[in-house]
Amino acid sequence: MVELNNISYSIKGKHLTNGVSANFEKGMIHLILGPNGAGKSTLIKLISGEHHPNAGSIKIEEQNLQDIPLKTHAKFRAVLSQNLALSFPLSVKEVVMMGRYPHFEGKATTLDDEICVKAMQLFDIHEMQNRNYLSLSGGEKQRVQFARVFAQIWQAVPGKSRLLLLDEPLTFLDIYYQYDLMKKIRDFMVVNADLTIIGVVHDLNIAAKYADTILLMDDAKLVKHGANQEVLTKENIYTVFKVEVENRFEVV
Ligand SMILES: Nc1ncnc2c1ncn2[C@@H]1O[C@H](COP(=O)(O)OP(=O)(O)OP(=O)(O)O)[C@@H](O)[C@H]1O
Repeated sequence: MVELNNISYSIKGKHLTNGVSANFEKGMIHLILGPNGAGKSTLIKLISGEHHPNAGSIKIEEQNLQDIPLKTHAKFRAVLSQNLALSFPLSVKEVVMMGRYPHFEGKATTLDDEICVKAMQLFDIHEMQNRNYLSLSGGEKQRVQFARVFAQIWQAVPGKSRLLLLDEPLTFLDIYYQYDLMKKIRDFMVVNADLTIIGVVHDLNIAAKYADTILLMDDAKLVKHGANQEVLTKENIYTVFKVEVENRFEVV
């Protein structure tokens, strides 16, 4: 689905991404782990097209990312970035509706409304749909942003597979919602098999439980990419995080 071929990205001579190659298969959750400053968010920004690699290529379903028109891309690719800030007072429903903008011209259709309602119900924010987004707590805002990106990729797009990019989506959530959200993502994928998810997380337990593959990054490079149990070994964790763990992380 997504193919990175030896991509590098640097600013003022500093490598933020250095020679990264990886394939992300469709229908799977791929989670990126690594210490602060390893280049995880940069990788997400390269895959989303926000940054352009200085070297190497990125292909989405065998098409060069740079050849995909932005408007087409937005119909099948949604991004939940770290920055959830909005400076004007929109209601929760209006924020979720932003996810539908690539799908309609001028006025939202009944279908767009229905999809927003379903997405708000999925993330337990339906009851607060008329609230001012700016008045919400950090965790509530994060659930609204989940509803927005899911509204964007709610339906299959003919001839395209859907892609969801999540950059530290769990930061503001309590432990209940962290697991709840990951379970909802998994359940959604069971009935939406064309979807691929690539996300950045910091919690090794969450990665062990929900990732199909894990990318371990350090110092702008990809250290390891593979099935979660292959990657989350004591040795790999020590190499990258300099932290001793007792055993490999088990899926429970
Ligand atoms: N615009 C920029 N100019 C210079 N350096 C940058 C710029 N953007 C990011 N960096 C640096 O690139 C490195 C990688 O940043 P990135 O945000 O990708 O890391 P990360 O792995 O997502 O880190 P974290 O876990 O802390 O969010 C960091 O050292 C960061 O300071």
